[in-house]
Amino acid sequence: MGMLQNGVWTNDTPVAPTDASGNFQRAESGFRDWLTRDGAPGPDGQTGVPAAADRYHLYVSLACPWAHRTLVVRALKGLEAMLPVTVVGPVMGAQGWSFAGAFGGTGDPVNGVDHLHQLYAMAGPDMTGKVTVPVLWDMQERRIVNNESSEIIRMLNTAFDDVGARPGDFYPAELRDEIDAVNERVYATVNNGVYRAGFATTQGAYDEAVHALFASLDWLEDRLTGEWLVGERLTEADIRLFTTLVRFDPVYHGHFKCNIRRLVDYPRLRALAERIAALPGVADTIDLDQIKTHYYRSHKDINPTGIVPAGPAVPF
Ligand SMILES: N[C@@H](CCC(=O)N[C@@H](CS)C(=O)NCC(=O)O)C(=O)O
Repeated sequence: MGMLQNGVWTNDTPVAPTDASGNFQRAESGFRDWLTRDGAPGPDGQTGVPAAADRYHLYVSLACPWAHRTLVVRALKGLEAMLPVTVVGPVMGAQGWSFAGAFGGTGDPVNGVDHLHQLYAMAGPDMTGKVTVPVLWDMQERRIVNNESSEIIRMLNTAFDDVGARPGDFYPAELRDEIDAVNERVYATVNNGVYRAGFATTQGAYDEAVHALFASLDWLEDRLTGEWLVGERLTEADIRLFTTLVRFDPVYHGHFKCNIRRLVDYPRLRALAERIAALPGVADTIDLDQIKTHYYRSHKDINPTGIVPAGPAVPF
């Protein structure tokens, strides 16, 4: 699969790079500026840009669990009108993510490019790196503000609060330590853990990932004695887990061989996923067709025929 090298698209890198032991290696996101209410720096001194209705645009894939986080927070904060979205087509081919073509690509009304890598090349003409969704795009300065979903959801949580966002704080100060701790384990073993199992190229790497994944799902099921993972209120810890849970039975269980148990075998986790899916606007962010089409048709190393399975029935 491809990446940009010195601003030029190349297509000779593997879909999922692994280390010498067959462990999947996820690359760091490259654009890390921060959207704030007034353009003040981000929480760790990142370059700030001011929130405004109609200035920013979100590029996503409906298939991607990382991009999906940003859509959920956008819906919960009521940002649909002030932060429009463009969706790439679900199949990642020789040109990576594309706007045009088969399977429902919608074109790119903002920059008129055909492929996401062209947007990255506009933003960083000499850039070397992966071309990923989500992308938070600044239409005024025609550049990428940030392409790291965990940071974009933090920005959307507060940045638009003075220009009409719906009230709601999914990263409250008093719960941050606990949210961070849950996020850390969930990211390593669940969100990224399913990829580590699915993209492993040795039995040992797969075994390690799949057992760590199910140990964490068991742990999450045990700690979910109330409605939410942290502090008896909906937080980003729930949202970050949700997008992996939605994809679990339709994709990760089969395609990524995460098949010790299914989501529906975890009553509390299943109920959590259904609870979040029932929140206003969230059901509209779930597109199971695009999810299944993306994974089963894009990863030819894992599924060479590209056949998309019919089932299973899922509760979303
Ligand atoms: N750390 C990034 C990861 C984003 C990511 O890996 N997105 C995938 C889609 S699910 C992607 O665009 N991959 C393209 C590629 O690897 O070439 C984030 O959370 O935003």
